[in-house]
Amino acid sequence: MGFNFTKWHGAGNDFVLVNGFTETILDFEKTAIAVCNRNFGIGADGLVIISPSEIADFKMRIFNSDGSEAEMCGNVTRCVARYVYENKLTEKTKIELETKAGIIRPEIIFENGIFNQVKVDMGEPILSGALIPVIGFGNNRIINEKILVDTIEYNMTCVSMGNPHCVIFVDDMKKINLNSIGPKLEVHKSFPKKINVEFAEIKNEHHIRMRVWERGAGITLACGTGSCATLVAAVLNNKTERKATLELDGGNLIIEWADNNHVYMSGPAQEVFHGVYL
Ligand SMILES: N[C@@H](CCC[C@H](N)C(=O)O)C(=O)O
Repeated sequence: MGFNFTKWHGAGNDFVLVNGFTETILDFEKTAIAVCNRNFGIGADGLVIISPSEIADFKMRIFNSDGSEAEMCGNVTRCVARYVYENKLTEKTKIELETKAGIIRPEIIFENGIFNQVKVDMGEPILSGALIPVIGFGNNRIINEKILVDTIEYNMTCVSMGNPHCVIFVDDMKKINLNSIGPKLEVHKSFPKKINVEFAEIKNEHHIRMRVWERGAGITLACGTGSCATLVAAVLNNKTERKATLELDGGNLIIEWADNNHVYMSGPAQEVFHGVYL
């Protein structure tokens, strides 16, 4: 059975959004694999279904391009906020979204009455090894700890933003073969739920260059939760201030780890086209 969709991206991280108030999808996993395919489908990093919630304004579920369901997706929260507002599903500009990682709060920011960006309260980072989860660290934080892949040793800092991230700081991003190391780290035995992998190069205390290998999606042009995890990791390693620009392959995000322990992410959200998936 077909359904209406809209295609969105946030800094090049692209999604098929489906309005679950009006459209029906029976098998999310299979549908995600089919629609995300860039040759035989619509082409996207993930499929997102927006539906009613009993505890927030809307509920959103996110499926990676391999069909796996993620707890959270930062770039999608910005797209969903703009989508529900512009399609008049709400009049609110401060929206509560129910996700598998809890309630996330995006706010649409206008400049002279015109959409400018979305700022999202991404909640508090989770730093306990057992909760991220990473095997072998109990409830301790995982800051600059060694991990071995093939015969190469990396130093990782792990953070959950509702979904798990492993951040590795490098001196020169150009020397990192993400296609080769990303998939090995994603399924490393230390990570029982697999992991999203970020390589980060510090440009200065307010600027981080980051590239990502996403769990269930591979290389994407941007990752919102990954950017938040990277900023938190940079602060924990005394590498940056608590607010910085994250320079990604698809654009920039501004991330702040505020004094209230919440992480805030600001960035773009853009509709590209809409149509009917047959
Ligand atoms: N691109 C996203 C994260 C999507 C989910 C991730 N691949 C996972 O499985 O955790 C973002 O912007 O945060």
